[in-house]
Amino acid sequence: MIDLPTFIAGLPKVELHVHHVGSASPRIVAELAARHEGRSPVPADPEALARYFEFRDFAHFIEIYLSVVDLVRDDTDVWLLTHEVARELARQQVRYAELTVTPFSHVHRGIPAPAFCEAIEDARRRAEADFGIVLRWCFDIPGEAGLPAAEETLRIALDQRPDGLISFGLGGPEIGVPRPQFKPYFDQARAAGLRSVPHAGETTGPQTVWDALRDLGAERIGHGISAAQDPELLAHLAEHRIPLEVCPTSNLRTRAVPSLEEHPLKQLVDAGVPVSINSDDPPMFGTTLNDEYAVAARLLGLDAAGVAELARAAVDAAFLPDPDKRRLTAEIDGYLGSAAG
Ligand SMILES: O=c1[nH]cnc2c1ncn2[C@@H]1O[C@H](CO)[C@@H](O)[C@H]1O
Repeated sequence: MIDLPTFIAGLPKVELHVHHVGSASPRIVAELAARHEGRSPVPADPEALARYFEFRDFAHFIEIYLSVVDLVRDDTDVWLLTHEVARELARQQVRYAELTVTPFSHVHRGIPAPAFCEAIEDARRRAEADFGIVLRWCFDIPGEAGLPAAEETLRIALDQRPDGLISFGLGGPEIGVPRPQFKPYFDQARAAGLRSVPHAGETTGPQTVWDALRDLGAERIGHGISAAQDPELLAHLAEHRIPLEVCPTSNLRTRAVPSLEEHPLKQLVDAGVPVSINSDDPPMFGTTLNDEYAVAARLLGLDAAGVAELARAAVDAAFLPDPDKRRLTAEIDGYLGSAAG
């Protein structure tokens, strides 16, 4: 039997919670920063960049995140970033990823919506041909920009309707950004066939998760870790099979949890809540999806078979047609069988 990190590295996986700009590799950040030298606080040097990505708290994280968003100036930047993100995911044996993209931020900074959507779509198709990875989009509202951003995100989603778009989300801060105000936008997105995947319960308590379920029709929850504080909510999530997209190192690095040992992942799993393991903004948090699987294995005390079960749970939680889910699950089972044999 191979060791666990090697097993994880070769395990076919799906990634359901990873942000587009937040996945920019140090090389891409450096390339963009160098192109816009002197006009950005983002350092091009990898060591300085690692220090730049040390976050005091969640608000500081969002501030830094937006400074990296500022580096994305045109559709060529968008294409490069997207293609590179897909390359890195495919390298980790990710077969399918739902990438959270924030069109409002880019359109607001001067990239026209059609050009933005063409760039991500072209990169998606090229990545599928080049690396064999399937990408889908979640368009999220950046919560800090409020209802005008909700309106614009919905308009872009419905007017452009890129082929890869499958879901509608809500990111950014939760404090001062109550979920219920976004109900009309989620209603319209859902009526148009998009799935509902808001962030909730990352930096605020369980009530935000209830709001996301009741008002936004959430079918999965981004993070949702504060559900661990509410037994009734845990029972509800378990009973209705509503998955939480858990990103342990992200929670540590934004200081949503004080230490990995205090992360509620095990409580969530023990309560029967479906969870997927995800990387969120991997280079910003100094992690990878493979590392997150290793962290989860440690927190849950899993062997290879247990880790394969996590990978299957993510497939289950994906917005994929059943035949695709069966195929991916069979691939995971086959890999486990051959690795164990
Ligand atoms: O962990 C996270 N929680 C919430 N939003 C995030 C996270 N990582 C990246 N974003 C991104 O922050 C931007 C500002 O709202 C959005 O683009 C959102 O996608």
